[in-house]
Amino acid sequence: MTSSSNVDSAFALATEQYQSIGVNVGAALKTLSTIAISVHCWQGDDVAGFENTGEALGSGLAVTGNYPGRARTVDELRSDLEMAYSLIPGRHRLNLHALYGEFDGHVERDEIGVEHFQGWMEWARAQSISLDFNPSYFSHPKANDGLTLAHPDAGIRKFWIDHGIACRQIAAEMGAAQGNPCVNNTWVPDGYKDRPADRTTPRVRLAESLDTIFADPIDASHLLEAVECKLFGIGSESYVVGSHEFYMGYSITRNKVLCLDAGHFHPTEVISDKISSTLMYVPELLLHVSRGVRWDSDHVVTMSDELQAIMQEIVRGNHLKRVHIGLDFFDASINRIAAWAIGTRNTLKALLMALLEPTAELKRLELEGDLTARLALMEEQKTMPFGAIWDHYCQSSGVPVGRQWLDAVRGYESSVLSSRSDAAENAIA
Ligand SMILES: C[C@H](O)[C@H](O)[C@@H](O)C(=O)CO
Ligand SMILES: [Mn+2]
Repeated sequence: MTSSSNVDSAFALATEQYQSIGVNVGAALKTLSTIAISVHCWQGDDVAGFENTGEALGSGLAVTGNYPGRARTVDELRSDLEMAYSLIPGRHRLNLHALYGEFDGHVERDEIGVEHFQGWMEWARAQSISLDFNPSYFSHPKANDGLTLAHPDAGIRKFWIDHGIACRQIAAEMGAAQGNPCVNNTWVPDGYKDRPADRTTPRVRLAESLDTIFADPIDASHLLEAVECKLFGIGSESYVVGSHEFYMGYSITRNKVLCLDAGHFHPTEVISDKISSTLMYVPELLLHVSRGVRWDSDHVVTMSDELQAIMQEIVRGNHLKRVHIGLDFFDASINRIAAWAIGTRNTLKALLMALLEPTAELKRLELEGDLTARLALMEEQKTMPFGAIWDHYCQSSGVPVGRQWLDAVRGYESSVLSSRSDAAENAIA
């Protein structure tokens, strides 16, 4: 185990080394401490939510694995989230989906209101965290044919439009209550498994439905509205109504936040390269930091080249104020709290690495045409003592240093998760 004084000594040496290449470690850490990652609630319970309708997860979303200890109630999910936040340095946000409301009996999606989220709002206030929100256009009988806001049936479309309007109001009230905008992200699964005869009309219907949802102006200090595109899904392999081009155009013409999910493009296509170009035309971006393995598989975020590239782009472009960083992965094959800790800590580590770059020098070398030095310094950067700065950040933030967080997860697993009935059943089986 790393002692606290070892962390301090390593930090002092590392700070000197960064100073020698012109990097101000104090300034990097100060910036990092202001970044709130929007941690997604749905990793904790395999995207089940609390409607208790028995409806299976659908619309192309799939969670695999049966690791014991899934959160089954609001209280369990909050307890697990508190545990996860205690392992992550900094103050972060919670991203809630509409199906995670506290419903006393059956409440239809088009009838949900802020009253169903009061408990979350009180909990968030007590935890000093802010909330983001998402309408849920899946896991519902009216979404089972793969169409919602683009549905040819006006009645079904109206149902989902009313859900969108209800969620917008809820998100705006969350934003007003917390004193900063709630980011409300719209993703709809709409598409076709096989080649459509008409690619145009569903897109016209989707745009009209979205325009109806967004018709009433709402104070941007309470609500930021994002729209999320996708290339394909399970069951919508041939056609997704809300494609990248669709939402790119929609967000530019309607002044909306564009959401880029790292798993929603061709396997070799990266969102890191989309940040600078999209920000030329849309006001802000929401990122769903995720990791697709061969498809949009929503694996836990690891310290991949692409994760580092995403954070480098945000920092090098000076885009921190215009990019909202959210997470979107769900893995039920490992401890779910560990999944949150690994993915969120990695996202922050990648951000810190980017903040510790000698960005101005790299840009100057590029401008001068010294591409040899640019590559040489970028590569040297990879072996700078970044870990010592990260450990210091964890220690000074009062969260476990290095691998120690895993002991805390194991302790919580034996004292809390193992007594959940599905865990106990698994243990007997
Ligand atoms: C549950 C999320 O809203 C969902 O993952 C969505 O953001 C998405 O990425 C769908 O593929
Ligand atoms: Mn997503």
